[in-house]
Amino acid sequence: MSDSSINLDELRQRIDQLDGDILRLISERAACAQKVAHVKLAHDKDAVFYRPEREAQVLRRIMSLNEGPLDSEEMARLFREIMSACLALEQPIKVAYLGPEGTFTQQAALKHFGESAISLPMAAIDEVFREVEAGAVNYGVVPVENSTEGVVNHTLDTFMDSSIHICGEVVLRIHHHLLISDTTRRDKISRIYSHPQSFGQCRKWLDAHYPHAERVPVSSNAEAAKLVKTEWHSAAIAGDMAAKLYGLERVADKIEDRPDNSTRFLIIGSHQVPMAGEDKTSIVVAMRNQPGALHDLLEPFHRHKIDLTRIETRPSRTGVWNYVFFIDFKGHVDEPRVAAVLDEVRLRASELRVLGSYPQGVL
Ligand SMILES: O=C(O)C(=O)C[C@]1(C(=O)O)C=C[C@@H](O)C=C1
Repeated sequence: MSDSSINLDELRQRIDQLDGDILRLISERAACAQKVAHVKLAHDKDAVFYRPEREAQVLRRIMSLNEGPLDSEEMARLFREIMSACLALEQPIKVAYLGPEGTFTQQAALKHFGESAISLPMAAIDEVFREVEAGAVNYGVVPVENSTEGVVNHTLDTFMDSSIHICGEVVLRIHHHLLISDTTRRDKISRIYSHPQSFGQCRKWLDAHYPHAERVPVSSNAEAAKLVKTEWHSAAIAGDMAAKLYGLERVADKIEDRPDNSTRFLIIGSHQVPMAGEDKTSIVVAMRNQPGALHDLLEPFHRHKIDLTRIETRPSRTGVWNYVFFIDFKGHVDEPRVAAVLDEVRLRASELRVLGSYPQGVL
C-alpha cells in the first residue's frame, strides 16, 4: 500500500468519526427544537413556531463564528437546512409562492425557508396574498424589486388592499441561461420565450447573439422552459430550477447583462415579528396633494438619522390616497426613535400603515 492510500484511509476514518459526532449533535439539536415546540405550546395553544428574528440571529452568529475553510455563506446555508429540518419537526411549514414550479420565486422560498418547507405554487401574486390571509398557508413569497428592471408594481399595489404583514426579505442573485431541449436544432433557433422582466435583464446579450429571433413574452420563466420542450426551433431564458425541472440543456450560461443582477423577495405572513437586531421596516404613506408633501414626509427621517433604503411612488387608487409612497428604512417599530418618527409622519400624512418590521436578509 502506498503512503497516499494509508493517508486516505486514515483521513476517511477521521471523516467517519466526525460524521458520527455531527450526526449526534444534529440529533441533540433537533430534540432541543422539539422541546422548544412544547414550551411554545404550553404558553399559547396558537403558538407561532417559525421565528424569523431568531433564525436571523442564529445565522448571523454562525457567520461571525465561522473561521473557514468553508466560507460563511456556505456554512450559513448548511445551518439554514438544519434549522429548516428542526422547524419541520415542530410544525411542517406551508409556503405559497408565485409559481409555476421552477420560478425564481420558488428558489427564493427554498433559500429562505430551507428544503423542509412545503412550497405551493400560485398562479398570481394576489393569490399568494389570499392564501396567507385565508390561513391556508403559513407564509407567502412574492417578488418586489429587481436591481436591473426595478419594482414589481403588482406586489406593491396588492399591499394597498391587504392587511398582511411583511415578515422577512430574501435577495436572490438572478442568473439567466439560454436553454434548449434535446429536440431543439441549436443552429435554427428562431424564437425565444421568457418573462418580460428577464428579456429586460438580458436585452444586450440577446441583441448581440440573437438579434433576429422572435422574443415571445410569457407569464413566467418556468412556463418558457415548459414550452421549449415541444418546439424544435425555440429556446427559453430561465434559471437553474426551471432547467432542471424540464431537463433542458444550457446553450449559454449567465447571459444577464449585469453580473450583479438580483431580485428582492418579501416573505408575507399574518403576524408581526419582534426585533432581531438588524431590522428593516416597510411602510405605505398617503400624502395630501400639496406642494412640499414629499419633503414633509422625509424630513423627520433625516432629522432622526434613520437610513432610508428605498422609496417608491405609486398612483393612488382612491380619492384619499393622493400620493402613495412605499418606504423602507433601517430599524424596527419597537425602537423608540423609529416610533417617534412614525408619530411625526402620522401627523403629516393622510394615512400611514406599517407593513411590517422584519430582519434584514441574511443569506
Ligand atoms: O428558537 C426557536 O423558537 C425554535 O423554534 C428553534 C429554531 C431552531 O432550529 O433554531 C427552529 C425554528 C424557528 O424558526 C427558530 C429557531
